Amino acid sequence: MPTITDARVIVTSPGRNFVTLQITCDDGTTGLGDATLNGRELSVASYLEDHVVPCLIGRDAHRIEDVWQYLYKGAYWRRGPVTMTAIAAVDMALWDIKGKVAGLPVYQLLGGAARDSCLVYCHANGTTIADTIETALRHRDEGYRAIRLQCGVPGLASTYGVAKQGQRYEPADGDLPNEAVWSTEKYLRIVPELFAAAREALGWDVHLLHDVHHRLTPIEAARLGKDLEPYRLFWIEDATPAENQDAFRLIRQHTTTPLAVGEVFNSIWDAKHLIENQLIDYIRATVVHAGGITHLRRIAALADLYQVRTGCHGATDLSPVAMAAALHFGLSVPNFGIQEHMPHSAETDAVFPHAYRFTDGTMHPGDAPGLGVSIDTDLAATHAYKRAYLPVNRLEDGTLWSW
Ligand SMILES: O=C(O)C(O)[C@@H](O)[C@H](O)[C@H](O)CO
Ligand SMILES: [Mg+2]
Repeated sequence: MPTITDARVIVTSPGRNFVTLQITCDDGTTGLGDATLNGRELSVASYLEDHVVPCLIGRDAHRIEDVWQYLYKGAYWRRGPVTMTAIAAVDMALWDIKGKVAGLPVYQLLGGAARDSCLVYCHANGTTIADTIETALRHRDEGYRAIRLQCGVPGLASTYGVAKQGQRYEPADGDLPNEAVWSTEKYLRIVPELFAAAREALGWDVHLLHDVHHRLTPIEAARLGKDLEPYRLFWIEDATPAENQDAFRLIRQHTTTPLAVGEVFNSIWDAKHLIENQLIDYIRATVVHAGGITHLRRIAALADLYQVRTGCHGATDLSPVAMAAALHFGLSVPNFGIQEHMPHSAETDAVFPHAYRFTDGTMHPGDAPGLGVSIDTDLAATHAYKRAYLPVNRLEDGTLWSW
C-alpha cells in the first residue's frame, strides 16, 4: 500500500498562474493534481497547505473514494469552488499514483477506452467577423472539426474572448479587475451575422459553437437561440446565469439550439435539476473545479440517464494536469460529447511535460502510466506568482453586469 508521506503545493506562473499539488508516497511514487482557480489561486493554495495536507500524511493513497469522502464530509462546510478545487487536486493526484503503481494510464483504471479519441473544439476569436472567420479557416486547416466563434461587438471597446491586438487571449488580464462595457442590444445584432457568414465560408461539415458567458436574461437567450437555429450550432454556452436553474426551462421552450452550461459548477447539486429536467444538452463541469475525476464521473453517470453529454471546460486557466485528467475521463466515459481545447503556451508546456496529443481534431491522453504529466520544479520556481484578476462588466449606464 503506498502511504502518503509528503504533499506540497507548487505555485508557478509561466505566463499565467497555476497551482499544483504534488503528493509523494513512501515507495517514492508521486502524483500531481491541478488546483488552479483563476483569479482566486492563493485561496486554494492555502486551503490545501493549511487545512488538507496535514490530514493526508499517513493515509493509504489507494483509498481514493474514502479520501474524497473524508475531505468532503469531513470539512463540515460542503461544496464551493475553493473546497471542491482543493478536493479535485487531491483526487487527481491519487488517480495519478494509482495508475503509476499499476503501470497503467488512468483511463484504463476507469474502464478503458470507450472511443478511439476525444473530439475537441478550439477558439476562433476576432475583432471583426472577417478576422474571426479567417482564424476559423486556419483552425480548420489545422484539423479542428469543431470551432467556437466569438467576435468583437461594433460600438463596444472590448468583448469576452477577443484578444487585444497581437496578444494571446487570457481572461485574467489585470493586476486589478479591468472594467469592460456591455450592451446586449449591440451583441444580439452581430452574433447571427457572424454565424451566417461562418456557414457561408466554412460550410456545414464543421461544428460551430458560441459562448454567451452568462450575459443574457432568459428571454434574450431564447431570442438568440431562435435566431441561430438556421446555422445549426453544436451549442450555445452559458446562455444565462445558472444559479436559477429554471431559467433554462424558459430558454428551452423557445429554441432547439442545444444548450451547454456548467463551467462554474462545483458539484452534482449545481447540475441535478438541469439534468433531471432535461433543460440542457451538455454539462461543462470540469475535473478541476468539480471535485476531481471521482466526482465528475458521478455527474456524468447522472447525465447519462437523461442523454445529457459531457462538454468539459478546457480554457488555459486549467493546467496541463487538468487537461490530462479531462482526457482520461473523456476517453472512458460513455456519454462523452466534446472537450474544449485552448492550447497552452510553449512556456506552460515546458513546465508541465505531458503525454497527451492532438491529431486530426481529436485528443488522446497517451499511454504513460498515471495521468502522463510531470512538472519541472526547477523551471516552475523561475516563474513567480503574479496577481491577476478576471475583468468585470458594466452596462453602458454603469450598472454592474455578469462578465
Ligand atoms: O468557455 C470558456 O473557455 C470560458 O468561459 C473561459 O474562458 C472562462 O472565461 C475562464 O475560464 C475564466 O477563468
Ligand atoms: Mg465558457
